[in-house]
Amino acid sequence: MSRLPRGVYLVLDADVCVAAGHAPADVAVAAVRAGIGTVQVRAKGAGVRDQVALTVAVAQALHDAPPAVLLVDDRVDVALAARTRGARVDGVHVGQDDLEVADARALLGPDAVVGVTAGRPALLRAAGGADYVGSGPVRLTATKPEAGPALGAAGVRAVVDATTLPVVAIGGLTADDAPAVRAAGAHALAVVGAVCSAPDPGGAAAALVAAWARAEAPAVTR
Ligand SMILES: Cc1ncc(COP(=O)(O)OP(=O)(O)O)c(N)n1
Ligand SMILES: Cc1nc(C(=O)O)sc1CCOP(=O)(O)O
Ligand SMILES: [Mg+2]
Repeated sequence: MSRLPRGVYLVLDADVCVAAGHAPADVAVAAVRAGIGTVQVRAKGAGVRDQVALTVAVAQALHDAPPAVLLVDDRVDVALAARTRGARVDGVHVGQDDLEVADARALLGPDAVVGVTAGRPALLRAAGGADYVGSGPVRLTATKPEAGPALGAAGVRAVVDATTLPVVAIGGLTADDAPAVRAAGAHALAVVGAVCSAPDPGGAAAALVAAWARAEAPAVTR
């Protein structure tokens, strides 16, 4: 049983939220109330102290919301510092230039959720011990212009076929992609812009959750 919820996964990018006029903690709460099961705090433009404060604020805001897995992008130290301040932080998502999965788990404990980016099968060696794999970009995306090449649904399938770990598809995805991403075998569909940039993040999250559920139904009844 995976420690990562199936379905829609929000990468809560603080810069994207603020650019759209939203407070990140409000977006997190709206998304989780709409049925999103995982929230990853991503704040590339913030210093480390602000990242800790943001993570604590998101964890506190989610306290009375339905249960959701809360992760931090890149920074094990931020996750640990937020925990030290009493925040419930479940784990981290590490990239190829961050701490290795085993080191992250050693620091966060055996129950931590640790995800890793492995956009092509050759990178999966670094994923040993992780709870899930982030696919690399399904499409090129303005949210992370440096991410590429685009994998398409076939590339997601190649990652799925090359690992026993759950695969989280990411990069340029919207509710319209739920059927293809599900058909490729992804465990979850991750978004930044589709929720953080939406005029109504809660409504956008609900539409993604509904699209995932509709896409999943045929696989269940087959
Ligand atoms: C679910 C998920 N998949 C991939 C990534 C990308 O992580 P990373 O390679 O660390 O790149 P940055 O997000 O740090 O730019 C992710 N964050 N989440
Ligand atoms: C954070 C991130 N990681 C990616 C990867 O391919 O590793 S793509 C990406 C950004 C996804 O944002 P949007 O949903 O707005 O396209
Ligand atoms: Mg990262």
